[in-house]
Amino acid sequence: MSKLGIMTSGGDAPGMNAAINAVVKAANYYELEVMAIYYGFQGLINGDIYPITSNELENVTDKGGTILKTSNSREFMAEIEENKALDALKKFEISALVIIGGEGSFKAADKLHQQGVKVIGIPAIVENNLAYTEYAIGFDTTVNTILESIGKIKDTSLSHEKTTIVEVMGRKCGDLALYSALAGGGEIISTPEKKLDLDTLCSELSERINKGRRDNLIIVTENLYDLNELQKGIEDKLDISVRTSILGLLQRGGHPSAFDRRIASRMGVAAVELLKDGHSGKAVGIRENKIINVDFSDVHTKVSEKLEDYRLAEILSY
Ligand SMILES: Nc1ncnc2c1ncn2[C@@H]1O[C@H](COP(=O)(O)OP(=O)(O)OP(=O)(O)O)[C@@H](O)[C@H]1O
Ligand SMILES: O=P(O)(O)OC[C@H]1O[C@](O)(CO)[C@@H](O)[C@@H]1O
Ligand SMILES: [Mg+2]
Repeated sequence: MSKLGIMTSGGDAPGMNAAINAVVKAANYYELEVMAIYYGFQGLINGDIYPITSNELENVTDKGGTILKTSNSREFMAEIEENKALDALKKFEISALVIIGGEGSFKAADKLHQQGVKVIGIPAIVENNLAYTEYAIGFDTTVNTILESIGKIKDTSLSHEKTTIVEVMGRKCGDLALYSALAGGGEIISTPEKKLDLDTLCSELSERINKGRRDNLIIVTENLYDLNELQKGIEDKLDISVRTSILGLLQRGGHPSAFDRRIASRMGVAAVELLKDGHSGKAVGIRENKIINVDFSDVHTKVSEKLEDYRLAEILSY
């Protein structure tokens, strides 16, 4: 292994910088030079590649976003781009890569691995949609950001005794909504794993209202509903006033939590050590507080996990 390349790819997530910090420092510790590949796979193909040392890492671990920039290319890595990527790796004498990103990034990483490049992936994605790891970097910070926002929304909605719908990120994974509710952020949740139709949602809500509960905050995962229709549907059915807040991109920014920084550091060092020991084609993760790794072919987005957590959320909504 001569030089190690590092990139962040896909959606940014708080804690990516802490992972970059750990990878560069671990590589330097094992006497490897590191080349920073800017803008993810796009930068690899374009040759946007420069040396990086610990000097460029002062004070980065507490910063949100990624100092290496990132990109979501709609194009899957076609053969022609794969060849350009391989040429760039050769030109910059990079013989091993650490890729920090989500499922799509790992698919692209696997293609390079199949071509003989040594590659290890580190999971960083706010919606926590990867089944093989309990946590991806960024998720914990985002749950904290959602809780802080919900706390503020509750101050005002409780004062007016209004019901509020809060939409959080997640695409096809409801973990952000579920964990926020479990941490006391919301009373009713609707997620891709457990989507409530309008009638069920209204009956849960009216049950609460009839019990005299006024803290009625509904957390929904993005893309599940037309929010205007949902709001109007509840207002018409229950004859109450409802407000809607979409938390949007603020969920992806901000200082990473101690938890995210710590798992990022642990995963970063593990990634370098796996490469050093000759491994490739693997994604690191965390299970039961132990750093694990799986083959890229075993990385899948998850469906219907955490049934016990949904049961807890139901109890807490009582
Ligand atoms: N099946 C695939 N084969 C090859 N390359 C892929 C594949 N899927 C995605 N990629 C490439 O990987 C990069 C990142 O993928 P994507 O934009 O989906 O981000 P991600 O890592 O899944 O994170 P997120 O979706 O959360 O933003 C893109 O540049 C894309 O071209
Ligand atoms: O508009 P962009 O930059 O693709 O980001 C929005 C999307 O990215 C995600 O946050 C994932 O990072 C999704 O949950 C969200 O829909
Ligand atoms: Mg993706």
